[in-house]
Amino acid sequence: MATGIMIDGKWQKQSYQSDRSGNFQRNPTTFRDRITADGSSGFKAEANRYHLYVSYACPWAHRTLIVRKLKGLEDVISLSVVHPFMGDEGWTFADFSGTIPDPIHHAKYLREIYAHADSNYTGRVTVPILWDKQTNRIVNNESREIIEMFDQELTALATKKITLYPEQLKDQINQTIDEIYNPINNGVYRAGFATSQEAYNEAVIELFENLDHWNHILGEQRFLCGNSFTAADICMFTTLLRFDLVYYVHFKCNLRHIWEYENLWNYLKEIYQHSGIKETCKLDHIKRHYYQSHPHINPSGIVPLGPIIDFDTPHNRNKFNSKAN
Ligand SMILES: N[C@@H](CCC(=O)N[C@@H](CS)C(=O)NCC(=O)O)C(=O)O
Repeated sequence: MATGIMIDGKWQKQSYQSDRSGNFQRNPTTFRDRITADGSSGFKAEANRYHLYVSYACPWAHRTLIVRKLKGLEDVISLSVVHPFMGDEGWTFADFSGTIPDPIHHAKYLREIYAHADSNYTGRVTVPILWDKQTNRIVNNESREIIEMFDQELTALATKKITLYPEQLKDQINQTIDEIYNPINNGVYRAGFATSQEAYNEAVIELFENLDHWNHILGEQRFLCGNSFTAADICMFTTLLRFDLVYYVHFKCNLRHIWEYENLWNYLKEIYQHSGIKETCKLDHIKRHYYQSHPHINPSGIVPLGPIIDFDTPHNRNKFNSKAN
């Protein structure tokens, strides 16, 4: 099985973990500091101080790319993009269309960033990473926290006035992000990386029960938290975008396509077509990453040519009101 993990600052080849019943185990992230507008956390919101490392393939990193774009933070937070293939060396900065090398450490492998932050680092080498160029540390590597701080703490530097956490919806947004995490965002991985029939069945059944539920909700309102587009929609979007392209086949999430769900499909297209979002969606990186980086699931590494899918066809969501944030 490909990929690896850092143990005491040293790279060791190791596969993803499952428990004795075959359930996929996702490790908690370890860098959990926070940029604040006033700098009270030691990480003040300042232009040109922070650098974001992402993969276009990764749904978690994709959240941070979308918020950076929608807030107009591209000139404030600099960016590096890894190669879509993740093999025995983990993520790398090898050349591929759309990749952006590391201007800070000139790293060949993403794991070098973790080693620079902590020479004894033990844990997975994941994207996204938010790096502080001033203190030479990782601020945070948890997408949910990065998007929240981009939205809430970098407002003074943002060139676009949108907010993804409107004050009156904050609790509902956080609750929704919690609610979709295990069955949907992580649910596709629980299905794909299950190593027993029982674990797979449980994940897939729960996943589709939850998709059915949100499809129903989206028959009554435009977005997950009502008629405002929020961070919760971004968290749902990055999973839905990858669903028919990858999860349906590669992770065996095949009870139904998203395009067979009237409301989820139109909702997905609306967000894809939202100004600025399409540019963050690199379908070639997504397909290449998943189909080639998990040889235990797809030993030939063949990337399917299909599906033939067009996220640009008109959606029907204008039947609902929407509220600008
Ligand atoms: N909790 C993290 C998860 C990040 C994550 O798992 N990223 C994956 C890519 S989709 C990764 O880099 N995996 C590499 C590995 O686990 O070795 C977040 O939301 O930021």
